[in-house]
Amino acid sequence: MRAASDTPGILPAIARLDIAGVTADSRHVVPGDLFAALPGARVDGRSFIAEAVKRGAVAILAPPGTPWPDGVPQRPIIFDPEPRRCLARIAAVLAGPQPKTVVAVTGTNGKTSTVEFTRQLWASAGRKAASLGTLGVIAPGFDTGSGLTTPDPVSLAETLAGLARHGINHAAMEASSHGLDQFRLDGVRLAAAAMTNLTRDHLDYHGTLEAYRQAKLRLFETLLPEGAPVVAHTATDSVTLEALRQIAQRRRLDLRTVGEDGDGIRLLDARPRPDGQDLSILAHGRRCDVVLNLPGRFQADNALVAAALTDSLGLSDALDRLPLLQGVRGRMECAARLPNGAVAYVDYAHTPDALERLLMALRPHTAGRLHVVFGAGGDRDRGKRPLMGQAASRLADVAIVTDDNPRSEDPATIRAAILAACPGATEIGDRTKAIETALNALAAGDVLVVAGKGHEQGQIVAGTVLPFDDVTVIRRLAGLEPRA
Ligand SMILES: CC(=O)N[C@H]1[C@@H](OP(=O)(O)OP(=O)(O)OC[C@H]2O[C@@H](n3ccc(=O)[nH]c3=O)[C@H](O)[C@@H]2O)O[C@H](CO)[C@@H](O)[C@@H]1O[C@H](C)C(=O)N[C@@H](C)C(=O)N[C@H](CCC(=O)O)C(=O)O
Ligand SMILES: Nc1ncnc2c1ncn2[C@@H]1O[C@H](COP(=O)(O)OP(=O)(O)OP(=O)(O)O)[C@@H](O)[C@H]1O
Ligand SMILES: N[C@H](CCC[C@H](N)C(=O)O)C(=O)O
Ligand SMILES: [Mg+2]
Repeated sequence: MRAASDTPGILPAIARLDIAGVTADSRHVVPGDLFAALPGARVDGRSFIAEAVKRGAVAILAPPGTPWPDGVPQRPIIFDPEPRRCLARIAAVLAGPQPKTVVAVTGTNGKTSTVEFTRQLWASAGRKAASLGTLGVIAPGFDTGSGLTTPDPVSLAETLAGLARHGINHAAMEASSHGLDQFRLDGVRLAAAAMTNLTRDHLDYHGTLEAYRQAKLRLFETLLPEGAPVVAHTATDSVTLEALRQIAQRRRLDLRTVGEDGDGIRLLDARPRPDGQDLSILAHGRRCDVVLNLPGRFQADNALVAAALTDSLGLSDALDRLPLLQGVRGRMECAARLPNGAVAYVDYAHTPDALERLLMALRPHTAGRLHVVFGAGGDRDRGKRPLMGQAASRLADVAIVTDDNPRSEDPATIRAAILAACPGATEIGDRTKAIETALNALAAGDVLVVAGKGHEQGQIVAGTVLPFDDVTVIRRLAGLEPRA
């Protein structure tokens, strides 16, 4: 049998096929599965149809025109012009329940922090809540390690079903631009969404900033149901904000902005304290003062987006709960305080804007000199390297350029691209040596930030993952106990 279909009519066709499961990886096919044969970035999944059938696939999902391979026993084949979207929808149907309230956060920087703050706000109000993203799944009874920021649609659907079955009815998830572009979230029933900001990243994948923007906007244009709440931070560039306003108007989305010019939550003032900041806020026509136990302006931005999201879904005392927020691992995390009072932080800044915002955030906490140790990932947007170099050169007093995750690239070439725009920086490829050199140079009143790898537990070098954790290295070199 051959069924020709596009997504709207496809679920009944799938129901008639009586499939047991779905996968896009022939190596994971078990008898009774539907195999989604997807042309990919590295290989063409259609070339694995024979293997999938051999392993027991009972049907195939593929783009129109996919030929049936010679000599392979015929199985039903469903054609869909967007097979990845179709896969996501099928996976959601097969997996079953989802938490009743799922929100998605997109933006170049701040997604992990915002979903985690959203989870914490819900949890503080007694709701069983989860966050999903770069840090994996954080929820009571769940401890899933990190993989992709937005998981593939089959594991995403299974994770959401697992959460729902455990009575976790609130979930905040990250929507990466890759995930949105590849339809990974197309089976998720969303209640609300947020945009933190949009600056340069991932142009290796999207090609242009406009294509990157359009991938992010899919969340609001296509995935959110009409009438849903949307939160946007006013740090988002004007082109993206205007596009969001138009989408919101067309789809009757309830758009609330947050930030200095915000119409939902307006930040009137932020005064840094040694370990946090005091915020003055205007929301719902009332002015309030909030003690945030998190340093750095960008952390206030993310916390306010989380507060607006939860508020939009009925958590009326969200702002009062902000003082309860705890820092997110590897995001402006204080790794060590040295005997002379100098402080070393670890942060995940891996884009030019993040590095700039990070260094600006640390300046008010730096009585002496501000030191930064950073690099840039291999096999990722090369254009951001000199821009990160410029940011460090402009905003730090002492810069050491080191290796991040070189992946398949020559680490020296990556460093050279950064150094070309960061005159005066020292080059130390070995990350441990770079951190040691920086720590040894810290005088009283100085601040060091080791940027780029945050929570990561390994360094990816030529296909091998070497154990590496910035906080552990800092604490060991500083003669301190490992972090609890
Ligand atoms: C470039 C990219 O995003 N690729 C993602 C994409 O892979 P793909 O489908 O293009 O993969 P492919 O290797 O060409 O294979 C094509 C198809 O053949 C199948 N196959 C392959 C081999 C085989 O033996 N049998 C088989 O069936 C594959 O399962 C796949 O379906 O779809 C896969 C399933 O969803 C993802 O795992 C994979 O992520 C790769 C591993 C990746 O590194 N992605 C990164 C860049 C990423 O997505 N990052 C974002 C952004 C991070 C952020 O800034 O927040 C993220 O969400 O993590
Ligand atoms: N609102 C923000 N504006 C600018 N920079 C930010 C903001 N929030 C966080 N950052 C910077 O980005 C880094 C990563 O933050 P976070 O992990 O929350 O972002 P993300 O969007 O999830 O990143 P990824 O794309 O890797 O998933 C932080 O360590 C900080 O340096
Ligand atoms: N989600 C981001 C993380 C980058 C982290 C940085 N340490 C690097 O390896 O570039 C990416 O995959 O581009
Ligand atoms: Mg993230």
